[in-house]
Amino acid sequence: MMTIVPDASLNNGLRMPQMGLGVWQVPQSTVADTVATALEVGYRSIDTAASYGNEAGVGEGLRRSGLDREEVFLASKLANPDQGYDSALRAFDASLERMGLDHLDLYLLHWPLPHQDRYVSSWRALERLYAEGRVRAIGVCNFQVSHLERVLDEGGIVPMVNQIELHPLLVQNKLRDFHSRHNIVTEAWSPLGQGHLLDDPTVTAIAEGLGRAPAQVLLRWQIQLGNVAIPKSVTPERIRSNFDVFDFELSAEDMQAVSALDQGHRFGPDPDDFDGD
Ligand SMILES: NC(=O)C1=CN([C@@H]2O[C@H](COP(=O)(O)OP(=O)(O)OC[C@H]3O[C@@H](n4cnc5c(N)ncnc54)[C@H](OP(=O)(O)O)[C@@H]3O)[C@@H](O)[C@H]2O)C=CC1
Ligand SMILES: O=C1CO[C@H](CO)[C@@H](O)[C@@H]1O
Repeated sequence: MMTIVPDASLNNGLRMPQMGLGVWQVPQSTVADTVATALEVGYRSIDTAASYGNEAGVGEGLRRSGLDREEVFLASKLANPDQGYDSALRAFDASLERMGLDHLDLYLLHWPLPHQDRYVSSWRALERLYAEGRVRAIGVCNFQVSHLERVLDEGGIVPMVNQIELHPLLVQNKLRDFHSRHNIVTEAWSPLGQGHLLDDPTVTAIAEGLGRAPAQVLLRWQIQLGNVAIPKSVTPERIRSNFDVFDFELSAEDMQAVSALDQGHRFGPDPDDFDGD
């Protein structure tokens, strides 16, 4: 039976599935298989990036699935060295060419790199791509409130999505409040804490009580918060099980207990400092 995945409504009316597959660290040589497996299971959203080095394989996975292009929500990201107006436009063309596509559903600015101060000019390039109809939605990743405020002040379009590190050790209440006020969808990267949260005692106790896997509890928590989540796995059984979170609910107490794990702890870089590729 086909699973109905809830979706998030973007500020331009486009709808984006609340669950997608992330493919960071999935090798180009195998990513087509991984994507095809996910699409067979029922995923309809894939998150890649130019810097992941696997865009070509993602496009290949879509073609191998036999699904129509319009059935799948495909996102990629502008690599850090390509920030700047003209270079961002060229980088977008190169991503499309590698993927063998004529448009993307979502194009994201990968990091703010505040010390390089090119994110506003890069954002203007994304606005142009959107205006030209080459991408159906545009957004950012790893933006803090200060970076979003600058784009809201100096840009012409409110980002539709901010993709940020978000899991129970980093609940991001302040950013999520800001997103709600400005109609920006919150997309959670590393929703499983890169695998580190799967043996957390609070999570495993809730999972045991519900007869579910710890990863399913972590993902269900994201769905009930209203976030988009993009867990990564190359393991077919995990890809399947991570998607099987739409037929149960966490109680208000369980939601509260998971949210109370917040320690402001990051597994990835701090966006205010990160200056790398
Ligand atoms: N915008 C940004 O800056 C960033 C974006 N991202 C995006 O977010 C996605 C997800 O984040 P990521 O950092 O990959 O980490 P995740 O939190 O998704 O964790 C992935 C890890 O968990 C393991 N895993 C997955 N499912 C299960 C399961 N059911 N049981 C046990 N282990 C499991 C995977 O192993 P295995 O694959 O071996 O099954 C892998 O080691 C990325 O792939 C990428 O698309 C990530 C980081 C930064
Ligand atoms: O998407 C990504 C995966 O993680 C990397 C390292 O933490 C990041 O650089 C990158 O943004």
